[in-house]
Amino acid sequence: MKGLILGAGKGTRLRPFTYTQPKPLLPVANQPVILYGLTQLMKLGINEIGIVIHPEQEESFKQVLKSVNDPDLTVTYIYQTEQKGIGHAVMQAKSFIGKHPFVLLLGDNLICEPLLALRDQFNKKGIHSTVLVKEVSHPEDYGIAEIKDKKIVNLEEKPSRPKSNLAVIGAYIFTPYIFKAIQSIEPSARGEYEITDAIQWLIDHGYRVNYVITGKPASDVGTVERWLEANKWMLQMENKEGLSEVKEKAQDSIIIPPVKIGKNCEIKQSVIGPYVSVDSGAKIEKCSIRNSVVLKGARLENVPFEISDSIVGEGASVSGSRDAESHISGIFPDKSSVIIPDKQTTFKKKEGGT
Ligand SMILES: Cc1cn([C@H]2C[C@H](O)[C@@H](COP(=O)(O)OP(=O)(O)OP(=O)(O)O)O2)c(=O)[nH]c1=O
Repeated sequence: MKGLILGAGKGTRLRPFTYTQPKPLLPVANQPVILYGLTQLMKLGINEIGIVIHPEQEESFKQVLKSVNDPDLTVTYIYQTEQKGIGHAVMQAKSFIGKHPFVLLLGDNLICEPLLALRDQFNKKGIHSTVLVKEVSHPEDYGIAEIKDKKIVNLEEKPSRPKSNLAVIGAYIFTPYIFKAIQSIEPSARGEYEITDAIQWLIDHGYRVNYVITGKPASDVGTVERWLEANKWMLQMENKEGLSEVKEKAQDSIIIPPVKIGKNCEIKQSVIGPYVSVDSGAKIEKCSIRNSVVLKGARLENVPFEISDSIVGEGASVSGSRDAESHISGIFPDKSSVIIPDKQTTFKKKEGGT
């Protein structure tokens, strides 16, 4: 069995961060998302892995994948120059896959369900594809599976009237019949070759598709809200780094776990947590921050408000004078420089105004 990870999307909903980094390389709990998927595949014993990327992103991917030291692993980069959908991205890997069955992962997805459950279902007699589904609260945002008599009978991408709340999420196993399916479908109304349409084609043409329902956390990091949410539950789940170890990395500070602090960080006189990941080389001094992602080399100094629900980009600098009791949440782009004004400036009322 081979592995295929898709990483060639545009990531428009995560701009400006995706201007500098492809979405699968953004960190959750200080680790690039793609490495969680890669680890999942390697745990299944898969060591031939293809990654579909835009050619301009190859160096960034290689840089991140350098950290994976497994002599048995071979990674092949496959180009998708136009982002015409997940089905189209899979199609680019046809010659890499050859005659093998393969596990497909969406590179921006974090899935906690071990893929072993998926493979066991796939190994049942006569199965051509296995999908992972999960109950979601906003089915209209997902590809939704309709299930009857333990069989998937219908799949619909972002339905306006969902037939269930079971969303197909970013892990699948296919036989190469999926290429025949993709070649047979038309682009959707949004102009993309949808993987759900290709799976529907399999079902309609007598191929057998089964499924695994996961109750474990799973999400993509496609929006700031989902990125923060994924960071929160990954920190909660990992929470390996003992509190004392984290505290050692911070001087005169209060740490409210779960918190993760990377290498060479400077943390002084601050309140950090809960649910904060601080990536390597960042500096935080005289700040209070919770439920946020702080990327590499970011600096937060003397910020007058509590910072929450924020992403602080790589090398961004946020500072201010320490004189307020409110809070701030937001997006601080990579390398941006933001000075937060003090209380008087922010809340000054216009004299004599209405
Ligand atoms: C649409 C598309 C997605 N993908 C990958 C990228 C992601 O890891 C995964 C899910 O993609 P999406 O989140 O559906 O698309 P996107 O990454 O372009 O983001 P946005 O909608 O915000 O512009 O599939 C491709 O490799 N090629 C494609 O053509």
